[in-house]
Amino acid sequence: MNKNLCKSTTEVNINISTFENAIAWALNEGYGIACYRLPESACFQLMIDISGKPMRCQEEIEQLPTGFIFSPFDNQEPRDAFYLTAHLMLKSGENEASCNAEEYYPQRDALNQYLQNTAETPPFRYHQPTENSDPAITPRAEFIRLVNEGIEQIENGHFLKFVPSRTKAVSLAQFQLVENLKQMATEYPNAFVSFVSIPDVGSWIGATPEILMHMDQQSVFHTVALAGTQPFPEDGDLKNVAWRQKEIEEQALVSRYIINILKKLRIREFIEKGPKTVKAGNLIHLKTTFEIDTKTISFPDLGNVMLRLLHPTSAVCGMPLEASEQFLKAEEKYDRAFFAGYLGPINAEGESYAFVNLRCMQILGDHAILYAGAGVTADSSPEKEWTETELKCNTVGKIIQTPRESN
Ligand SMILES: C=C(O[C@@H]1C=C(C(=O)O)C=C[C@H]1O)C(=O)O
Repeated sequence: MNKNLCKSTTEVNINISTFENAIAWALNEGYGIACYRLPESACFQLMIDISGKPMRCQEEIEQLPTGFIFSPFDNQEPRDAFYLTAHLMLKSGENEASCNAEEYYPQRDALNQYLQNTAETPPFRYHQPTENSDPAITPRAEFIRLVNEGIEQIENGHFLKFVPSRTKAVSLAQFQLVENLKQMATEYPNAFVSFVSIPDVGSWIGATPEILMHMDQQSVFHTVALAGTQPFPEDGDLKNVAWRQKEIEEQALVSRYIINILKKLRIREFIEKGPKTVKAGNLIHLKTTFEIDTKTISFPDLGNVMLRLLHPTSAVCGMPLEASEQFLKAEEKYDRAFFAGYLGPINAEGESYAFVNLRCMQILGDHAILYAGAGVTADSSPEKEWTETELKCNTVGKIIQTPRESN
């Protein structure tokens, strides 16, 4: 693919009707798919797994064929995550799909014929989970109770921080999958924008600001500590932003969590930068970046090891991990499913990524569920945390509920 086409300074490059037709074809055939746009890129990729089954990661990520990892929140091992192999691929700017082996020529040819001959996209048949996973919708009072109860636990010394979350139901009346993906990519240039649909597992769309694991083309490992939230300032100037002690501590706990893991692995050669204020759509966060050259320290499978040890970080669960996780499991009153799990392309163009599945939505029949959480420490105000989750829900909620001019 022409790399210049994908520079984020160019307009987001996606042929809407080609992607719509390819996605409709794959879903109607019963195939699993992932359609995504990496941060700072203007290009989308579509991966299609033609096995038609929800497959798990069979290998360590370093050994996997090109594909896409999709892990629920409740997961101990990268091997338990779902994995889509990229049997067929379609990229922005191209009107024909390619395949990863000769044996998939028939499916590739069928898709390309479909792309040539289909004028009007049929409705999408989004894959749905086999188990009833319509989660309970969190009332405001219930979330506030949860925050107050957790603060009490913090005061009693059970943990230092926890990250309660909630759900919100929204209508899909204005939803236009590919159009909305394009809008998210345009409005949130730093986000990882994705749509994943796996038979019997479900369909999720999101625009997350948080990298959990990135192994780049030079085998340098990257992760981040992202926490602390404020609305994006009205004057748009990030230099004047002030953070309260509460957010500074909340984010420092996430950095500490990462450093503790590096210590356990006896890794001393890492580059830490930040914290610095970063924009994530309608919000801003504090972010520290960590970089490790895995060649220098002779640790080629660090990506897999870190994925296992990092998830769930204290940006989405709490600190210390076990006590806060137990509390959330007992008190949160719904299944997070894939919210705050991780997802991303693996061994694609020499790189692997796993992003934390935040600012996301599950598509269920004619409605959808938004998910959002907020870090709570001893100094948190329950009402403010609720407002924060509303703002986080808006990242995707605003885009999928805005009528388009042509509607
Ligand atoms: C939990 C979420 O976001 C996380 C929590 C944050 C916070 O507590 O301030 C900020 C960024 C993310 O690490 C979410 O978006 O749902």
